[in-house]
Amino acid sequence: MRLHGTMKVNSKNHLEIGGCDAVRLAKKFGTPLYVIDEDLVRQTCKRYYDSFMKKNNGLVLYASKAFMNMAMVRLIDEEGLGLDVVSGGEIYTAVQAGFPMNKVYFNGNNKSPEELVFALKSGVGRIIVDNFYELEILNHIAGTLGKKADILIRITPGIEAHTHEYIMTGQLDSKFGFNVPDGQAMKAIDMAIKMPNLNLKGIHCHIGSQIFDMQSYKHEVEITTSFIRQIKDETGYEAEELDLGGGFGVYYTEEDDPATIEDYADMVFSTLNKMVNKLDIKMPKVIVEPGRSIIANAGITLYTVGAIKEIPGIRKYISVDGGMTDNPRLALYGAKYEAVIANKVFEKNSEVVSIAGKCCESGDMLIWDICLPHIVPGDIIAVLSTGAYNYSMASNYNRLTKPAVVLVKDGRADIIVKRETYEDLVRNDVIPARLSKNSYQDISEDASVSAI
Ligand SMILES: Cc1ncc(COP(=O)(O)O)c(C=O)c1O
Ligand SMILES: N[C@@H](CCCC[NH3+])C(=O)O
Repeated sequence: MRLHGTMKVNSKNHLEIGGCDAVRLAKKFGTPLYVIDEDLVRQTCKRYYDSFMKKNNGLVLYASKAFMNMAMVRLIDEEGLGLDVVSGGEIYTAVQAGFPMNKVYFNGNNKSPEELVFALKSGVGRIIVDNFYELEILNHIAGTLGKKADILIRITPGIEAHTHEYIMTGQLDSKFGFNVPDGQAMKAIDMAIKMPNLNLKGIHCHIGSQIFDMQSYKHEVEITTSFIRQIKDETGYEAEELDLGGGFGVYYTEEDDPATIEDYADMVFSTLNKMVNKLDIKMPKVIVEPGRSIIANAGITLYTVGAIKEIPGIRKYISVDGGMTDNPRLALYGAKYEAVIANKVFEKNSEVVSIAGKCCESGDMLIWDICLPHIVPGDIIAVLSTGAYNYSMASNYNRLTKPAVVLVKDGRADIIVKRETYEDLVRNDVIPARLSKNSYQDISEDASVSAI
């Protein structure tokens, strides 16, 4: 088990994060509760900034899909990174948080015309064009708005990165991007160059998520630079920017052995230098889009233990007050997590238990078979490394309310997203007049009138 960032165990044997006692956080803000360690987010951003931007003149875009809200956007801005967004909602959040929109890159395989208009009007830096339909409508929309859109073309190189098949994106059979081997990518480049309202800045590629093997990135740089050379040969156009996407893997459990951010940068830039010389092309500006690796380890989720069910000789289920609604990753990918009992971290481990959520769903599990100290109702369980793709993928299944998010630093805890209330759950519900409580009576009255 690994405690990340500012996490430690205090003299009461309680988990502490950002100088705050996790048990007190649970009491004060209620559970389930997402807690984010500000120092660790900032440190990680700084490591990305130093190794990709300061040292190598690149650009780091935080992939906001991993965890986004206005406070997070402010942090990313303060740390000097840009943003990768994938929807009108993410663009809106960036605008509302006052983010410099020229450092926002817009990805996605099915951007709507409305989203493209919104993106252009809000001044996003680049639109990463994913398919022929988008190429056509974007050219048209930009023309109508009297703008020239700066774009990258997303290519699919045909790399099978070793990760869960649902989060693999570089293979040919993917919904994303223009395939290189069958000539679609070259055709898209050729069209983009000729379109009057588009300004082609370079190419984009993303091979998947939770990637540990740095050879995958080496391979990605080799393939994309070779393609840049091929574009130069066939069209005379030379790409200025090379966006390598995100995907850098993180530690969740002892099964994960990530490289360092610095190793990642070294692999990218050493391969790039070699390829640029070998292929005789201009050094492109490198862009990367890390999401998970910036936020995953900085987040934990606190839960209160409720019902406990022991099936002798089979399993002991510990049910908590959240589950797949705040963390769907086990249900989706079989993801594995570590956890501690926040109110007795270093008590002796004494039993193997499985931590279950409270949804009406057998697959609603957070952790299968983890060895922990003896647990009783009321204990606070902290699931670790839940910063990425938990809050951002949360749902209201079973009409559970989404937890609050607090940002902790130096003993201070600030709410950055309020806990949803029952009122929030019905806020957008509409009861049509014919279903209103009085409507049955109204109709029967009408009926009696017509019967007379
Ligand atoms: C285009 C693109 N960029 C960046 C990311 C961020 O990936 P990760 O959170 O694994 O760094 C993703 C997600 O896989 C993505 O699809
Ligand atoms: N949401 C996924 C990763 C997909 C990343 C977005 N392209 C996860 O939790 O691992």
